[in-house]
Amino acid sequence: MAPAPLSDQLDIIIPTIRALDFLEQWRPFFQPYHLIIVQDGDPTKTISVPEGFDYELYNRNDIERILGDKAWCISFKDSACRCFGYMVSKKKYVYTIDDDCFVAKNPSGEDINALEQHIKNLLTPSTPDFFNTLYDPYAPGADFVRGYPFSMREGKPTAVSHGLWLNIPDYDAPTQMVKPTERNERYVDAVMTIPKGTLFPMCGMNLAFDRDAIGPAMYFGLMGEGQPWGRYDDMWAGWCVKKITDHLDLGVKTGLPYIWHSKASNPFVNLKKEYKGIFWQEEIIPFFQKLTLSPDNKDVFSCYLELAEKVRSGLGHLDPYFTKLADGMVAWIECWKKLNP
Ligand SMILES: O=c1ccn([C@@H]2O[C@H](COP(=O)(O)OP(=O)(O)O[C@H]3O[C@@H](CO)[C@H](O)[C@H]3O)[C@@H](O)[C@H]2O)c(=O)[nH]1
Ligand SMILES: [Mn+2]
Repeated sequence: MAPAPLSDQLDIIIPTIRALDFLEQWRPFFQPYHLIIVQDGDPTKTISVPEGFDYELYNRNDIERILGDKAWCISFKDSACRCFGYMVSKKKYVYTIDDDCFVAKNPSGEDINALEQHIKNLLTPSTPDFFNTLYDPYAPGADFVRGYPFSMREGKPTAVSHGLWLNIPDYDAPTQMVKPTERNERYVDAVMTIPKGTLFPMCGMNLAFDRDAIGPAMYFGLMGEGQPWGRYDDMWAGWCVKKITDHLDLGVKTGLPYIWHSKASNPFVNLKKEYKGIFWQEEIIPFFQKLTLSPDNKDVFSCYLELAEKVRSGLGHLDPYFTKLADGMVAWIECWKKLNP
């Protein structure tokens, strides 16, 4: 059997406080890949990994041991802990998925190999500078439409592939509360590049990225225990990532592949985690929109450190938390460099 694409260049990273039985359904697609499991919560709990998978498992004790006095920059009791896996991976690509996400079926009833679609998304260019109205021009059966400048058809390298979810949509708590039974049944057969200059709400549930190109910007922030907000881990990373991919002339795609999101988390618990973010983001988004990165910064590390200082000076007035978050961003880069000399 031919090896799965990129099986030696991609790690699958799973944050978990539950069980990993969901891997059984993914076995045909995931077995050739190395898994990095980030066990959150009580490190004395044993998480069993189904037979036949090649994996590393890290719990909180491991994070403390490996990062020492900087371990505080990795969240505890929040799915944001997954970013520790990005740091310890040694591969060029990363795919991260939640443990309540299963294999979805396309309209023809076939199982969707989400990983394969993400890899296609990452290995084909993006079109951030000029929108192609027929969606992904590199997809089979599609192309650039009339009027698309030929000088721009080479596109730009893709740094992020943002997949979507059937069944339980990734709604915030207020939306979930007013629409508790809403399910996403719409399969939209499209992959689009998010235009340059536009931010987006990045969900960490079904996400792949070029770790060399943008990994150091994929810090999921300070969330969970002891922190004033949660469920903004992936959002924070997405805002930082999009500013940097725009600056470095890289692309971000969203759309296919779909996974089947099986479990709706508790909207009341979620509201307690999210509520500060719901009003903070009305100030944070304009902050990111207005922000420009220095042309002197031409790599992800220098861009991210510039962002950290701009967060410190531009958001510190909102809440002292943002000063701590800026420190966390710096500590994250120091840890990344230490683990990836
Ligand atoms: O304290 C925790 C809670 C959860 N996890 C693991 O993280 C993922 C997501 O958890 P869950 O499916 O319960 O939460 P959702 O609301 O569906 O997740 C979405 O909201 C974002 C929260 O930031 C998340 O990125 C989205 O996927 C599961 O694998 C849990 O096991 C954890 O590690 N620690
Ligand atoms: Mn979930």
